[in-house]
Amino acid sequence: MNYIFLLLVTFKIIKRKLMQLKEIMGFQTSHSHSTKWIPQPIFKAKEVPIDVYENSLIQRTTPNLIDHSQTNSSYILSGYDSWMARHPSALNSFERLMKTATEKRIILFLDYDGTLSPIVNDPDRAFMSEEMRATVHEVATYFPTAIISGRSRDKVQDFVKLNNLYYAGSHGMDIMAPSVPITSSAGEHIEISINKSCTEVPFQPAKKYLPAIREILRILRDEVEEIKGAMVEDNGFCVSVHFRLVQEKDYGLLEEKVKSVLEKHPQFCLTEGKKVMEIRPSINWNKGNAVEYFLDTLGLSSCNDILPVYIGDDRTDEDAFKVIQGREQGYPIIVSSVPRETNALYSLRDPSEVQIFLSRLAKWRKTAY
Ligand SMILES: O=P(O)(O)OC[C@H]1O[C@H](O[C@H]2O[C@H](CO)[C@@H](O)[C@H](O)[C@H]2O)[C@H](O)[C@@H](O)[C@@H]1O
Repeated sequence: MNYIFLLLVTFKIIKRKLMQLKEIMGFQTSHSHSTKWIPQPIFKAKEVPIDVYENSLIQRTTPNLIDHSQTNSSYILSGYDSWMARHPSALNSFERLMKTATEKRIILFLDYDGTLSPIVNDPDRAFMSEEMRATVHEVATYFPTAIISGRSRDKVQDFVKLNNLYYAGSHGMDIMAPSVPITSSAGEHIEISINKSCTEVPFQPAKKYLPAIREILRILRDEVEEIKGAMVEDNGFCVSVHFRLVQEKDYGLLEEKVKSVLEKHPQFCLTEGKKVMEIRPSINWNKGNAVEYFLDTLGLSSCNDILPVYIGDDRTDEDAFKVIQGREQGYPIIVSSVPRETNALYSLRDPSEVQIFLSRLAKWRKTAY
């Protein structure tokens, strides 16, 4: 009897480890509520979604060009449970999170890529599912909701296609926010031309860099796109150079080219996301400032009864997590299926869990009031 029991337990452990290993190797699994492994794409995007950590086992030839979301497999296998203990699932903790929310006003901040849409090879095809769109629409009817993306504002708006939200593009350097007076942290960057007939006005703290950004874009397109797989993306106030499809032998060359453009434009800096290098103006403005800006313009900044919830998957979202932590109000939630160094307090594994979380939030609001 004992022997059979031991055999069953061993079998279960091996099965679980295998599932984790499959994930690391790039299969997207459904984690929602069952332990059954289902090898199916969760979203209906035409392109097969990629697990963003798919290359974590590959040895890199160029140590400088790294995907910051990477971590090695043995760490994942051994460390995931303890990471989850430090960053509990926002789904499993939902009741607890909502206990403090009844008297509060929730404000939602959502990243786009990797949060509302799965990571795919072609940045132009990172569509969100109709189900996700419907969920975001519903949740935004109950709570003020803003999308804060690294994409250009127009592009992220084209992907999301909802008009009951606020949008910030270029990592917060292009914000369309309500036209009420701005009270605090944004002060030094104010350059708003208020259009009185509109209820929203653009806030673009890096506007003076636009001519230089256009030039960088032109040079990079000439220089970099000759490298097979490299892709240059115009993100309005910043430029992305994608290397997801570049052969590793070309990483060094690509990095060299990008850095040589930067040397000629010292007022710009380089940051890295998921298989992407991002060139942006060196100004003290990020997604965290965008969160503060929205709270200011919504007139909520100094309210004690607000509960900002920020959900994001990328390094640039860490600035926003820090702001929310610093306010000691609200919940920063990271989207990740592997352990990561983060300022978030809670976690969700992937966009499918984000959708479940958002629809639960809408349901909670419907029944709570
Ligand atoms: O702030 P975000 O909305 O998360 O934008 C960050 C970057 O997202 C996009 O790139 C990432 O998603 C692509 C599509 O899934 C993927 O191909 C790429 O490898 C990822 O890095 C976007 O294309 C970038 O411009 C954004 O900066």
